[in-house]
Amino acid sequence: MKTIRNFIAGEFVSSGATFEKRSPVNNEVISTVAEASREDVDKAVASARTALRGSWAKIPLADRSELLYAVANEMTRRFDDFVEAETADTGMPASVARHAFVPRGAANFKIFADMVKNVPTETYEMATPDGKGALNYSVRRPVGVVGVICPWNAPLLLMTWKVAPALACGNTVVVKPSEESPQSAALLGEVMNTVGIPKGVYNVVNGFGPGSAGEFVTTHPGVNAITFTGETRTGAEISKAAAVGARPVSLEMGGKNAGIIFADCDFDAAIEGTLRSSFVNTGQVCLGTERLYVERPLFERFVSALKAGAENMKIGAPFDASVAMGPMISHEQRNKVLSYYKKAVEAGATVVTGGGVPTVSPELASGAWVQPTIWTGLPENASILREEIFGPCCHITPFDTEEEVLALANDTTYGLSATLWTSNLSRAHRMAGALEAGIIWVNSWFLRDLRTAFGGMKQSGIGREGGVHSLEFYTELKNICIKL
Ligand SMILES: NC(=O)C1=CN([C@@H]2O[C@H](COP(=O)(O)OP(=O)(O)OC[C@H]3O[C@@H](n4cnc5c(N)ncnc54)[C@H](O)[C@@H]3O)[C@@H](O)[C@H]2O)C=CC1
Ligand SMILES: O=C(O)/C=C/C=C(\O)C(=O)O
Repeated sequence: MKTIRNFIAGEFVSSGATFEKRSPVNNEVISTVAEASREDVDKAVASARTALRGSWAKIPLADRSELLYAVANEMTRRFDDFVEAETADTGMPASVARHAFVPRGAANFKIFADMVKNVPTETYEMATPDGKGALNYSVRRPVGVVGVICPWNAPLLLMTWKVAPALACGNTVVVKPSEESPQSAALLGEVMNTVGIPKGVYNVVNGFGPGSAGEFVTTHPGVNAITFTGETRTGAEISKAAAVGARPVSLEMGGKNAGIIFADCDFDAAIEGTLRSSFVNTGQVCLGTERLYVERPLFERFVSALKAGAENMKIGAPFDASVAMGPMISHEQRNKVLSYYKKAVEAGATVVTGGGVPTVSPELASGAWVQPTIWTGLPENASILREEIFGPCCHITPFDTEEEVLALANDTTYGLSATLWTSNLSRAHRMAGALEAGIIWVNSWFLRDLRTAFGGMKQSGIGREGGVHSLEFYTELKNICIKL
């Protein structure tokens, strides 16, 4: 069993209270985690403030960028440790951690280490009445101490997506990992010390939301900006906290994303992509497609191929290389998902496959397992089609026209992503332009260029991160006007 401590001013520390982290695979306690008190958060913020004005500020941009490359390289050297941490905490198949989420952790540091050196700012020469003129130019400055509040579904990827640009821009951070996934953030503390990131630049405080470390960080007056990924309801609470002191906030929140499959698509690619978009990481992906719309001539064939694909996915423990789907993160999440499985039946859904708990080997029986599930036949106002379930499930609705499916896809309070499968380029352009979502994929899913804007419309988010958009959030742009 591991002991996970807070990481403050370059030291692993704990001050009393602890909580248990249980394995999603078998419900055994896998670590005891130090819960940060308000005083611990005070210390973390103070250490971040000291580094912001001191050691970190003194390092020139090019050297800062080199240091972040060193972080990425050390993460790669400790690749297996990160895979172990991610799979132990979340139950995700090791293959998913290995091929997608852990490499993205290192990639996040490299992209922003490069980007921060290559972004120009603006200059304007202006006329003045005396004819001598003036010169305006702008510079970027760090926003300050950034509070980073993270979810559990892709802990390393989503944390480094914020920490890396924050540090690249010269900020310091106080990270609050999810209570469900504390390991990777602690491991990153070891990496920071190994490569010589100054003490206090990266701090980690563990705990929960309200009345615990999450609230202590987001309400702390010494935190200058807050970046959050998680549920829409939590984001709304964090917005309120950020309003005190008029602090900038970036919110990446839930989704109820549509996958739209036209009859002219590459069928095999659409099935393969949809199996991933609906079921990878046991459906615990904010970009996942829980609402599928299939053009009527293809409907029966698509439903039956997706069913076959879902039934073919091996469910089991993360380190078995043949496993395609692990457990849910916790029994709490499983119960939430199973309650939707029940609601679907009560609302009159046809259960195409799944709908319950799979049979697993006796040593896994206490884990948080659910079956991948496909429904058809529900009306668009059913809760299954309106609320984010965040599980391995999708509902498939047939459609007849482009206008009809566009209206259906946009009829949601969310707007994170949408996925289109079609070989008609004009239609792809038309639909992509009209869909109300921050990220549109055509004939692909989760294909990520880290220079692009990432974020959601409507209740899926406020602001964009990624590429220069992250630099906008993590810096203050200052104009300097010089009268010549
Ligand atoms: N748009 C995006 O990029 C992504 C969004 N998500 C969303 O995240 C959710 C799943 O993650 P969860 O961890 O369950 O989200 P959550 O909102 O329950 O928790 C996220 C983090 O916020 C903290 N927290 C909770 N209440 C708080 C409060 N009042 N003040 C400060 N901190 C608080 C939690 O301890 C945790 O660290 C899903 O809704 C999913 O769609 C997940 C990944 C990506
Ligand atoms: O690629 C990103 O920046 C975000 C990815 C989000 C997930 O991996 C997730 O929600 O699981």
